Amino acid sequence: MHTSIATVSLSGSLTEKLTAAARAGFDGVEIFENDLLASPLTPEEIRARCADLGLSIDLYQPMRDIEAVPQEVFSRNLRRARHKFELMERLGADTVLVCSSVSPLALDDDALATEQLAQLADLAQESGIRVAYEALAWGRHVNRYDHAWRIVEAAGHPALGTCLDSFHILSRGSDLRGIEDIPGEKIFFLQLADAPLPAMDVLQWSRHHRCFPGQGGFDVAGLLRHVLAAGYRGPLSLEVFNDVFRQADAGSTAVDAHRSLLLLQEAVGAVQLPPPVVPTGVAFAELLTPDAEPVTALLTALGFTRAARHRGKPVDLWQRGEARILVNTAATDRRDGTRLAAIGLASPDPAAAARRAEALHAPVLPRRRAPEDAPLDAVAAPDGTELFFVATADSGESRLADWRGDFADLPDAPAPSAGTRIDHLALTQPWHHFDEATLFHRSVLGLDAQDSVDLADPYGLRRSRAVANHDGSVRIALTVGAAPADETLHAAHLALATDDVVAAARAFRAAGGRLLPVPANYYDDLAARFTFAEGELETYRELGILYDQDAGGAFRHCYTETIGHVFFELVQRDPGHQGYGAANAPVRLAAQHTGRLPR
Ligand SMILES: O=C(O)c1ccc(O)c(O)c1
Ligand SMILES: [Mg+2]
Repeated sequence: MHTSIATVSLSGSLTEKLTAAARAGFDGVEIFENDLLASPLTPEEIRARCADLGLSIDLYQPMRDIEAVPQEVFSRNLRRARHKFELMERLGADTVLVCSSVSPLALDDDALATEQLAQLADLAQESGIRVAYEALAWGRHVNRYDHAWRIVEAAGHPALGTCLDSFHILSRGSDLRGIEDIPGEKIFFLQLADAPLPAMDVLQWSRHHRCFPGQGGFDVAGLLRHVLAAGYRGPLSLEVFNDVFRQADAGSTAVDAHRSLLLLQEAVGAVQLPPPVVPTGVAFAELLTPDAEPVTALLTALGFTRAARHRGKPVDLWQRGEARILVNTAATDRRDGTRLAAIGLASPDPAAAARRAEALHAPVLPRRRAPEDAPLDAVAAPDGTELFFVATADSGESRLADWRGDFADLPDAPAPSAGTRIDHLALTQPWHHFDEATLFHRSVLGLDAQDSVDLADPYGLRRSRAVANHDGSVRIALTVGAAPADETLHAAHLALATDDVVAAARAFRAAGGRLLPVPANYYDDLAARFTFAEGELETYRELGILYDQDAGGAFRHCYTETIGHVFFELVQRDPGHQGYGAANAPVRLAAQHTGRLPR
């Protein structure tokens, strides 16, 4: 289908917006009036620019407060409209959006609205222009799509149709079945946006919190099915007012936007993408470091042993049970510090997983990083983390050129001590990538998302959302926060599963590891909230173990010190517990700050 995006959805100058939209693969744009007013380009130049970029101008928007007003006001409105229609002829745009009036002068009089919109349509028709009338959710008298349609229908004018906007319709909780009563050719335009569900004043909600379909809580695909069933064959256009996207890089927002439209079309059966291949485990996590010593000391204290060495690169494989960590010492700039650079996801069909990722605009990384390496399918996540899709035992013979073959076992390696695997990975996203990151992990990797939670950090609020596969063998917590200079805020962490966190914490300490100290006040509060066995709480207090529980059981966890941008967590998760210790995050974050700041 023809895809389009409103310039209001992207940041930057009009030129930047158009370029980003075209590069991301959109076919057309809606030009938002303010973007044109603020542009140094003439309408003719904008038209030429769009043509050069292969973009059609699908809509000029918005015209406001036109209809159901006293006659003298309407005369002035028609004068204004005449100017706009001339402008649209210069632009080469043939559809104009008229929002339902919010003016205090507007009268609650459908007959008057009908008559004035018909007059406007007469004038538009002289310039070959069509008028698409849209009910704003906060319109003074017309604020539901079926009401706007009744007015359009009554006018019976060939140049007057309606514009449906998923935000206005879904935010009002309208009955969607009525959409199919509108003849498809009278739906002149369709604007798509999603939004998070906790409702607020609808105007603030619309102007600041819209997001791309799939990123919020609306059933935009359900709405689209009704619109298509009505016979609509026009563009699918994203109109997203969002404070974050207005500041973010237009190029990546446009790619994210286009991905969301691909997914929406997939959901309604309008395009076929390679299906998701859900990962079945975390094969490895790769740390990139300019200084291996503190990293290997930490891994050793955590019970890992160096099991193998890469045949051609400075990369060691450290292993404990099922947890495998690659330590790559190729980083040269010490100021960059240690960071989590890559994740190996066990995949039943790595090539198919990479094909889906590529179809959804994930940058595909070279299959061989060096001539002697086994070919691996890999893509970059929005935050730059490299995701490797690696074969598992069930991937079939042809795929057994496994990453593990690039590593030579160390002859004197002690047998890896049993008993751990990666419980979850926690990745910190750049502030403007949060919605994009969750949609990416859900749609590209086929993971399910939990609700997002807010975490209070002493220096700002963070938002976190976990994605996981069905059996919880892949769990990734995505977090974003305000970003003061403290690098703890950008740290990723690796949580290791244990069935006895007390024993694991003691062993770590006995091996010289340092656990994050937790304030006494926290344990006084735990005592008030939960009942513990004799001595249990004292043990937690001594070791810095945090505790949470939900209907599925308990979650006990503690943290190591941070090295560069990475730290570890030891986790004892009851089988039914689905959380990640969010309730304890404020205490943990404060303790991490305390550890770095002068007291
Ligand atoms: O918030 C607004 O003013 C506004 C303008 C144009 C639209 O299409 C819309 O949905 C909202
Ligand atoms: Mg709209």
